[in-house]
Amino acid sequence: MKRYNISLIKGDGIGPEIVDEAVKVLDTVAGACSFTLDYKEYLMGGIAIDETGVPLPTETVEGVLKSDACLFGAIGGEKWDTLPRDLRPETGLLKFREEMGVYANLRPAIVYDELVNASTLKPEVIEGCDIMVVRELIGGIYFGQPRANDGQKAYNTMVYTKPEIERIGKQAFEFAMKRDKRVCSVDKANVLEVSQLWRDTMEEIAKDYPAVELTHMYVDNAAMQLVRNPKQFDVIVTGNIFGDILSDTASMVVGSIGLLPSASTGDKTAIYEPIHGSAPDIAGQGIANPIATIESAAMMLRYSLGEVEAASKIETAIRNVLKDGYRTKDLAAYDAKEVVTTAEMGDIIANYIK
Ligand SMILES: NC(=O)C1=CN([C@@H]2O[C@H](COP(=O)(O)OP(=O)(O)OC[C@H]3O[C@@H](n4cnc5c(N)ncnc54)[C@H](O)[C@@H]3O)[C@@H](O)[C@H]2O)C=CC1
Ligand SMILES: CC(C)CC(=O)C(=O)O
Ligand SMILES: [Mg+2]
Repeated sequence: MKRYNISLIKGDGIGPEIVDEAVKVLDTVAGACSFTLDYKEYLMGGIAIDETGVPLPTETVEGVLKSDACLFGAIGGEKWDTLPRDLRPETGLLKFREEMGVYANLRPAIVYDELVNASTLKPEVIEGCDIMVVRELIGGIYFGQPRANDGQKAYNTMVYTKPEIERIGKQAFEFAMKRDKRVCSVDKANVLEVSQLWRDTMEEIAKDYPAVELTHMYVDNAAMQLVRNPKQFDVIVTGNIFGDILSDTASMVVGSIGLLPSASTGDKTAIYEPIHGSAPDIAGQGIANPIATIESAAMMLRYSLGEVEAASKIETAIRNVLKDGYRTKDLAAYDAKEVVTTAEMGDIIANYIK
């Protein structure tokens, strides 16, 4: 029987609640598809600060690098917000992504037929919507030097080198080749030099993909177009900060941020994580939607472990659970037959797999 080593980082806030449900579903599907998952837990974020004094312990990076894939919950919370920047949970996460070399963050935003009434947008505007946001994850303004805040003056720097743009651009075009063959590159080239280089580089890459249509859009317009007519997009490729913002925007096309998964990939171990944060406002109440994390686990099975049948089983179970009207609180207003807790949602999805 095949065995895989999975590193788990539960993190803070709702992190442990949603990762526990994903593990429940993973174990069920592993049983159904005859493979075994061996888990090892690692600390990161606020809990790591509390227990070890740093947001990213060395053992976490070393352990994850040795594993076949990493499932990640979320980090952060008010308790750690006043710490110096280097000690904050978010700094640990950025350092983790950098150490793992996960330059491509793939954030699918797919509207489920079963949830077509869940969006604040009209059903006809979103029906069949299927967008892949390809977000650059280890460059741009979140990482650029110099950066500082002396209490009187603060600055950050947005930097992209051509090779960084080329590697994320190629990923986007490769995805587009397997989809509707349309790439929309989002930037702010009317203002930023870094976006001018981004745009020129995307044009150069496009020459190697004549079957793919490349368009460009300024990020302010892209945010507006996402909620006006999301179906115009197939693959969106963009930098770190723009992708962060646009993917949260896209979640409202789908219905809830609790539904959107992601894969953070590079040349080493990939990280699978919901796009949302630690949601401290709802932590510990059993109302978080675990579907984004369970979908992330399905992406892990598909992309890192090659367990495609198991991934499909999870995806089908989620659709059927939603079709049958089970909803966590975030989606309670949309065709709910029964409003369930985080743990009940995990149980129900697992039962639909059995
Ligand atoms: N990857 C990560 O670990 C991330 C961490 N963060 C951190 O998370 C903390 C909270 O940040 P926020 O800006 O509030 O963003 P957030 O994504 O945690 O929450 C935004 C809103 O969405 C809701 N929400 C999020 N996930 C949900 C789920 N699964 N089910 C139902 N509702 C859900 C929350 O209740 C909240 O009202 C901060 O410390 C932030 O730095 C933020 C984004 C990503
Ligand atoms: C918390 C940040 C470091 C990242 C973020 O918001 C994200 O990756 O979605
Ligand atoms: Mg974000």
